[in-house]
Amino acid sequence: MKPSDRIFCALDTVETASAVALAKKLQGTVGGVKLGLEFYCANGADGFKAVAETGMPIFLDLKFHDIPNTVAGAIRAVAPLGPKILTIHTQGGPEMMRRAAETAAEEASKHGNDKPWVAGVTILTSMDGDDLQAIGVNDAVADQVARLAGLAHKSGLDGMVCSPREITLARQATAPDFKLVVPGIRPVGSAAGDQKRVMTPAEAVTAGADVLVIGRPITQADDPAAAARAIAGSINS
Ligand SMILES: O=C(O)c1cc(=O)[nH]c(=O)n1[C@@H]1O[C@H](COP(=O)(O)O)[C@@H](O)[C@H]1O
Repeated sequence: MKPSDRIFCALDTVETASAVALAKKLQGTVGGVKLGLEFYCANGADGFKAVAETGMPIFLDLKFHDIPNTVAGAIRAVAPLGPKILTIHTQGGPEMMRRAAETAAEEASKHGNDKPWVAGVTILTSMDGDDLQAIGVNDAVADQVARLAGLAHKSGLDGMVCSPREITLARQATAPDFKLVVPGIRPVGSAAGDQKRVMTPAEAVTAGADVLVIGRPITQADDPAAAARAIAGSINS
């Protein structure tokens, strides 16, 4: 796999036109784009379709977290769009994850699409040990991520979302072909912003990340395509 194919650029905007323009600019420099809550709440399925028309593979990051029946319904609703990756929260528990995985597989075959990877979000990269304590989780971040990783794998998910700091333990808790989707990526010298558990692109790939989710270091650059190319180059070297 080429280093650039591992990069999914997070298009965190409410404007369809700027998402489409950026997706076009990034053609050939990244493996795909990510549309998340901000974009989907503003533009819905029509916004997704407009970006999909650029030909870019799309990671639809809506982080579903609800009872199993509701999550299955949400997956049925977005499946016809044909996303490459979908996210749910692992903290919804094993039954919710099982239903999500089964529903994604059933719906993909019904619509003639490739089955999306259903990836479980573990502990958000914006959280640290103090944040976990604040919500009543006394385990260390690493222990909690390892627990949720094992559960996600046993529940039939295709992969998980974790910070680069937990790639090694996530791999140990799952399997060699379990997809590790990794945000919290910061090229040398770029601002961490609200991300607390970060690594550089090269460090994350060396540790075993399958997909790097990178937003602001690309989207806020004067030349986003050049920034994406530089990131891919840093992975290569
Ligand atoms: O699921 C995600 O993609 C995600 C999970 C997580 O724990 N942390 C995280 O930052 N993300 C997403 O990854 C992207 C990171 O963007 P930047 O911080 O701008 O690189 C954002 O779109 C987040 O929604």
